[in-house]
Amino acid sequence: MAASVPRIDGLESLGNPLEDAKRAAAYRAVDENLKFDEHKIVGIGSGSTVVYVAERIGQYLQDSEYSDLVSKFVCIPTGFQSRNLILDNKLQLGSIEQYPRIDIAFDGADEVDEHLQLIKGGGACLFQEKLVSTSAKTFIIVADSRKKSPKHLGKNWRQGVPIEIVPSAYVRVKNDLLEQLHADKVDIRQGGSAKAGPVVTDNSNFIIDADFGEIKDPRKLHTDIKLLVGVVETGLFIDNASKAYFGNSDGTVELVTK
Ligand SMILES: O=C[C@H](O)[C@H](O)[C@H](O)COP(=O)(O)O
Repeated sequence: MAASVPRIDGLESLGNPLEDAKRAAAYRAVDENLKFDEHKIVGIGSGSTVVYVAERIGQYLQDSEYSDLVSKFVCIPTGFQSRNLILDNKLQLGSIEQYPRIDIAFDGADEVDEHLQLIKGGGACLFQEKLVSTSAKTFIIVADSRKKSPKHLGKNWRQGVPIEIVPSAYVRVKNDLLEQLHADKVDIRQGGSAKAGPVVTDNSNFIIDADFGEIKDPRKLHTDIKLLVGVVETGLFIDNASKAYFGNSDGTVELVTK
């Protein structure tokens, strides 16, 4: 362990059990999977848990033993927030256009099933996340334990499958989800008090949240949704993650592998 990198078992609480859980998962995932002399292109996801991934990599950057290696990393963002995570931790920023082949990517998830299939997109970043995660040789999930479904997707995450769509197609996609795919409920994600009208993604699209209840065959559902005219991408990440780290508020972490 690098001298200046804080030991996980010695971390002071952040005063918030959920944040402690997220940090524990993220720190352990970085420590156990980032190969400093092998990896160079690193995908950084979006959301509140992956914040601690960027923070942990930044700690290695500040350590004299690892600084030279980590300063050579190129970090690929998955949206505006992710881009700023990379910059805030003084890591080198790259683009997916420059580095289409990624060594390892870390990201959060909204729900993870027993086969490591995922629902992502709770923060409306699913498109660039899937572009990065599927461009990576290794994709690691970091989450607090609430995200682990006992079995199927849709069990705990009840906000629906996030779907990125072309704005002009929102009525058509909504109708097709209800009439062809028999979604129970379909909503255009609204900005609420933060923004009058729909949420607009980093790619200038809309997000639809479609509730299908418990999802027994996420691969088929993903395929069926993708075939609809106007759909850009779904928040169903199929056969993509190889490991998932679930953090608990006491600092323990459960690792689930494919
Ligand atoms: O669109 C957002 C992403 O899919 C996030 O990775 C996901 O929503 C999990 O976010 P958090 O780590 O904040 O729970």
